[in-house]
Amino acid sequence: MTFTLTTTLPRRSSPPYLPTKDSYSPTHPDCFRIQFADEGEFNSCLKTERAFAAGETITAITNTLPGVKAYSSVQVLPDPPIPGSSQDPSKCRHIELNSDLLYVNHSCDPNVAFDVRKEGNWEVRALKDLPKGEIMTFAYFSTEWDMDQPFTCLCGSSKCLGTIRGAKDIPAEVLKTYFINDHILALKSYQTQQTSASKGGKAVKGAPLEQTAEVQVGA
Ligand SMILES: C[S@@+](CC[C@H](N)C(=O)[O-])C[C@H]1O[C@@H](n2cnc3c(N)ncnc32)[C@H](O)[C@@H]1O
Repeated sequence: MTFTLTTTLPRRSSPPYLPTKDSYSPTHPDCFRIQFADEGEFNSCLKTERAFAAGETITAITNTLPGVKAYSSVQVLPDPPIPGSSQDPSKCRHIELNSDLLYVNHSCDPNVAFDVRKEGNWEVRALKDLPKGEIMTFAYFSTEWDMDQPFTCLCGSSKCLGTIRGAKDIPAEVLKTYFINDHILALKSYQTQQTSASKGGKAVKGAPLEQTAEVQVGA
Protein backbone atom coordinates (compact mmCIF):
# COMPACT_ATOMS: atom_id res chain seq x y z
CA MET A 1 0.00 0.00 0.00
CA THR A 2 1.26 3.50 -0.74
CA PHE A 3 -0.09 6.85 0.31
CA THR A 4 1.22 10.35 0.53
CA LEU A 5 0.91 12.33 3.72
CA THR A 6 0.27 16.01 3.30
CA THR A 7 -0.17 17.06 6.91
CA THR A 8 1.58 20.23 8.03
CA LEU A 9 1.03 20.11 11.79
CA PRO A 10 3.80 21.77 13.77
CA ARG A 11 6.23 19.53 15.65
CA ARG A 12 5.77 20.36 19.33
CA SER A 13 9.09 18.97 20.49
CA SER A 14 11.95 17.09 18.91
CA PRO A 15 12.28 13.40 19.74
CA PRO A 16 15.73 12.16 20.87
CA TYR A 17 16.24 10.42 17.50
CA LEU A 18 15.53 12.61 14.47
CA PRO A 19 17.85 11.83 11.55
CA THR A 20 18.09 14.01 8.46
CA LYS A 21 18.42 12.79 4.89
CA ASP A 22 22.05 13.95 4.76
CA SER A 23 23.17 12.38 8.01
CA TYR A 24 21.22 9.14 7.91
CA SER A 25 22.57 5.80 8.98
CA PRO A 26 19.77 3.18 9.21
CA THR A 27 19.28 1.69 12.67
CA HIS A 28 18.05 -1.67 11.26
CA PRO A 29 19.70 -1.81 7.79
CA ASP A 30 18.69 -5.44 7.07
CA CYS A 31 15.03 -4.86 7.93
CA PHE A 32 13.88 -1.37 6.92
CA ARG A 33 14.96 2.13 6.06
CA ILE A 34 13.44 5.60 6.13
CA GLN A 35 12.17 7.11 2.91
CA PHE A 36 12.59 10.83 3.51
CA ALA A 37 9.94 13.03 1.95
CA ASP A 38 11.11 15.59 -0.56
CA GLU A 39 8.90 18.17 1.07
CA GLY A 40 6.55 18.59 3.99
CA GLU A 41 6.99 17.66 7.61
CA PHE A 42 5.60 14.30 8.66
CA ASN A 43 5.60 13.00 5.08
CA SER A 44 8.45 10.53 5.55
CA CYS A 45 7.82 6.81 6.03
CA LEU A 46 9.54 3.50 6.77
CA LYS A 47 9.93 0.86 4.04
CA THR A 48 10.90 -2.79 4.34
CA GLU A 49 14.35 -3.77 3.13
CA ARG A 50 13.30 -7.39 2.57
CA ALA A 51 10.12 -9.47 2.43
CA PHE A 52 8.45 -10.59 5.67
CA ALA A 53 5.78 -13.26 6.06
CA ALA A 54 2.56 -12.56 7.99
CA GLY A 55 3.20 -13.33 11.66
CA GLU A 56 6.98 -12.91 11.38
CA THR A 57 8.81 -10.76 13.91
CA ILE A 58 10.36 -7.88 12.00
CA THR A 59 12.42 -6.64 14.95
CA ALA A 60 12.48 -6.57 18.71
CA ILE A 61 11.77 -3.09 20.09
CA THR A 62 14.94 -2.32 22.03
CA ASN A 63 17.13 0.69 22.82
CA THR A 64 14.06 2.72 23.77
CA LEU A 65 14.14 5.68 26.14
CA PRO A 66 11.63 6.72 28.80
CA GLY A 67 9.36 9.38 27.33
CA VAL A 68 6.40 11.62 27.92
CA LYS A 69 3.27 11.74 25.77
CA ALA A 70 4.29 13.31 22.44
CA TYR A 71 3.64 12.86 18.73
CA SER A 72 6.74 10.63 18.68
CA SER A 73 6.12 8.49 21.78
CA VAL A 74 4.55 5.06 22.12
CA GLN A 75 2.32 4.30 25.10
CA VAL A 76 3.16 1.05 26.92
CA LEU A 77 0.97 1.23 30.05
CA PRO A 78 -2.44 2.73 30.91
CA ASP A 79 -2.39 6.52 31.01
CA PRO A 80 -4.35 7.63 32.92
CA PRO A 81 -3.66 4.79 35.37
CA ILE A 82 -6.74 2.66 36.01
CA PRO A 83 -8.07 3.46 39.50
CA GLY A 84 -7.53 0.59 41.91
CA SER A 85 -5.01 -1.24 39.69
CA SER A 86 -1.89 -2.65 41.31
CA GLN A 87 0.49 -1.16 38.75
CA ASP A 88 3.52 0.71 40.04
CA PRO A 89 2.55 4.41 39.57
CA SER A 90 6.20 5.40 39.08
CA LYS A 91 6.57 3.24 35.94
CA CYS A 92 7.05 5.04 32.66
CA ARG A 93 3.86 5.01 30.58
CA HIS A 94 5.31 6.28 27.31
CA ILE A 95 8.59 5.48 25.55
CA GLU A 96 10.61 7.06 22.79
CA LEU A 97 11.47 4.47 20.15
CA ASN A 98 14.87 6.10 19.55
CA SER A 99 15.24 4.34 16.18
CA ASP A 100 13.94 4.30 12.62
CA LEU A 101 10.72 2.78 14.00
CA LEU A 102 9.72 6.39 14.72
CA TYR A 103 8.90 6.63 11.00
CA VAL A 104 6.21 3.94 10.93
CA ASN A 105 3.05 5.82 9.96
CA HIS A 106 -0.50 5.07 11.05
CA SER A 107 -3.01 3.19 8.91
CA CYS A 108 -6.57 2.13 9.69
CA ASP A 109 -5.72 -1.05 7.75
CA PRO A 110 -2.23 -1.65 9.18
CA ASN A 111 0.32 -4.17 7.96
CA VAL A 112 2.43 -4.38 11.13
CA ALA A 113 1.72 -4.55 14.87
CA PHE A 114 3.65 -2.84 17.65
CA ASP A 115 3.31 -5.45 20.39
CA VAL A 116 4.22 -3.97 23.79
CA ARG A 117 2.26 -6.42 25.92
CA LYS A 118 5.26 -8.02 27.66
CA GLU A 119 7.94 -5.71 28.98
CA GLY A 120 11.35 -7.01 27.91
CA ASN A 121 9.73 -8.74 24.93
CA TRP A 122 8.38 -5.87 22.84
CA GLU A 123 8.37 -6.47 19.09
CA VAL A 124 7.19 -5.28 15.68
CA ARG A 125 5.41 -8.08 13.82
CA ALA A 126 4.10 -8.40 10.27
CA LEU A 127 0.29 -8.65 10.16
CA LYS A 128 0.33 -9.34 6.41
CA ASP A 129 2.86 -10.67 3.92
CA LEU A 130 5.11 -7.71 3.19
CA PRO A 131 7.16 -7.50 0.01
CA LYS A 132 10.50 -5.68 -0.04
CA GLY A 133 9.92 -1.93 -0.40
CA GLU A 134 6.51 -1.91 1.34
CA ILE A 135 5.55 1.06 3.53
CA MET A 136 5.14 -0.18 7.10
CA THR A 137 2.07 1.06 9.02
CA PHE A 138 0.52 0.28 12.38
CA ALA A 139 -2.73 1.33 14.05
CA TYR A 140 -1.68 4.14 16.40
CA PHE A 141 -4.74 3.50 18.56
CA SER A 142 -3.36 0.00 19.29
CA THR A 143 -0.91 1.72 21.65
CA GLU A 144 -2.32 5.24 22.20
CA TRP A 145 -5.33 6.05 24.37
CA ASP A 146 -5.45 9.83 24.01
CA MET A 147 -2.98 11.18 21.49
CA ASP A 148 -0.89 14.26 22.10
CA GLN A 149 -1.29 15.34 18.48
CA PRO A 150 -4.46 14.08 16.75
CA PHE A 151 -4.39 14.14 12.95
CA THR A 152 -6.66 13.64 9.97
CA CYS A 153 -5.79 10.20 8.66
CA LEU A 154 -4.72 10.02 5.04
CA CYS A 155 -4.30 6.24 4.88
CA GLY A 156 -6.87 6.00 2.10
CA SER A 157 -8.15 2.64 3.33
CA SER A 158 -11.84 1.77 2.96
CA LYS A 159 -11.70 1.18 6.75
CA CYS A 160 -10.38 4.71 7.43
CA LEU A 161 -11.66 6.11 10.74
CA GLY A 162 -11.02 9.76 9.85
CA THR A 163 -9.47 11.85 12.60
CA ILE A 164 -7.21 9.75 14.81
CA ARG A 165 -7.22 10.87 18.43
CA GLY A 166 -6.54 7.57 20.17
CA ALA A 167 -8.48 4.52 21.33
CA LYS A 168 -10.59 6.48 23.82
CA ASP A 169 -12.73 7.64 20.86
CA ILE A 170 -13.03 4.29 19.11
CA PRO A 171 -15.88 1.91 20.00
CA ALA A 172 -14.91 -1.45 21.53
CA GLU A 173 -16.54 -3.32 18.60
CA VAL A 174 -14.21 -1.53 16.17
CA LEU A 175 -11.14 -2.11 18.33
CA LYS A 176 -11.98 -5.83 18.36
CA THR A 177 -11.19 -6.03 14.64
CA TYR A 178 -7.56 -4.96 15.26
CA PHE A 179 -4.50 -6.16 17.12
CA ILE A 180 -4.73 -4.01 20.28
CA ASN A 181 -2.32 -3.97 23.22
CA ASP A 182 -3.45 -5.02 26.69
CA HIS A 183 -3.12 -1.56 28.28
CA ILE A 184 -5.58 -0.15 25.70
CA LEU A 185 -8.00 -3.07 26.15
CA ALA A 186 -7.88 -2.50 29.92
CA LEU A 187 -8.61 1.22 29.50
CA LYS A 188 -11.47 0.51 27.06
CA SER A 189 -12.98 -2.02 29.41
CA TYR A 190 -12.79 0.47 32.30
CA GLN A 191 -14.29 3.22 30.12
CA THR A 192 -17.17 0.93 29.03
CA GLN A 193 -17.84 0.00 32.65
CA GLN A 194 -17.87 3.66 33.69
CA THR A 195 -20.14 4.67 30.80
CA SER A 196 -22.71 1.94 31.48
CA ALA A 197 -22.63 2.64 35.21
CA SER A 198 -23.29 6.34 34.63
CA LYS A 199 -26.14 5.54 32.21
CA GLY A 200 -27.64 3.21 34.82
CA GLY A 201 -27.21 5.89 37.46
CA LYS A 202 -24.86 3.75 39.56
CA ALA A 203 -21.77 5.19 41.19
CA VAL A 204 -18.54 3.38 40.28
CA LYS A 205 -15.44 3.60 42.45
CA GLY A 206 -12.58 5.55 40.92
CA ALA A 207 -12.14 8.62 38.79
CA PRO A 208 -14.01 8.47 35.47
CA LEU A 209 -12.07 8.33 32.23
CA GLU A 210 -13.29 10.52 29.41
CA GLN A 211 -16.54 9.42 27.82
CA THR A 212 -16.55 7.48 24.57
CA ALA A 213 -17.12 9.73 21.56
CA GLU A 214 -18.79 8.44 18.43
CA VAL A 215 -16.64 7.97 15.34
CA GLN A 216 -17.80 7.41 11.84
CA VAL A 217 -16.61 3.99 10.71
CA GLY A 218 -15.70 3.42 7.09
CA ALA A 219 -16.16 7.07 6.23
C1 LIG B 1 5.81 9.47 14.61
S1 LIG B 1 5.43 10.42 13.23
C2 LIG B 1 5.57 9.29 11.90
C3 LIG B 1 6.58 9.75 10.89
C4 LIG B 1 6.14 10.98 10.12
N1 LIG B 1 5.45 10.58 8.89
C5 LIG B 1 7.33 11.88 9.80
O1 LIG B 1 7.61 12.14 8.62
O2 LIG B 1 7.97 12.36 10.75
C6 LIG B 1 3.71 10.60 13.47
C7 LIG B 1 3.11 11.70 12.66
O3 LIG B 1 3.08 11.35 11.27
C8 LIG B 1 1.87 11.81 10.67
N2 LIG B 1 1.10 10.64 10.22
C9 LIG B 1 1.36 9.34 10.47
N3 LIG B 1 0.45 8.55 9.88
C10 LIG B 1 -0.43 9.36 9.26
C11 LIG B 1 -1.61 9.14 8.49
N4 LIG B 1 -2.09 7.93 8.24
N5 LIG B 1 -2.26 10.22 8.01
C12 LIG B 1 -1.80 11.48 8.23
N6 LIG B 1 -0.68 11.74 8.95
C13 LIG B 1 -0.01 10.70 9.46
C14 LIG B 1 1.10 12.55 11.75
O4 LIG B 1 1.41 13.93 11.65
C15 LIG B 1 1.67 11.97 13.03
O5 LIG B 1 1.59 12.86 14.14
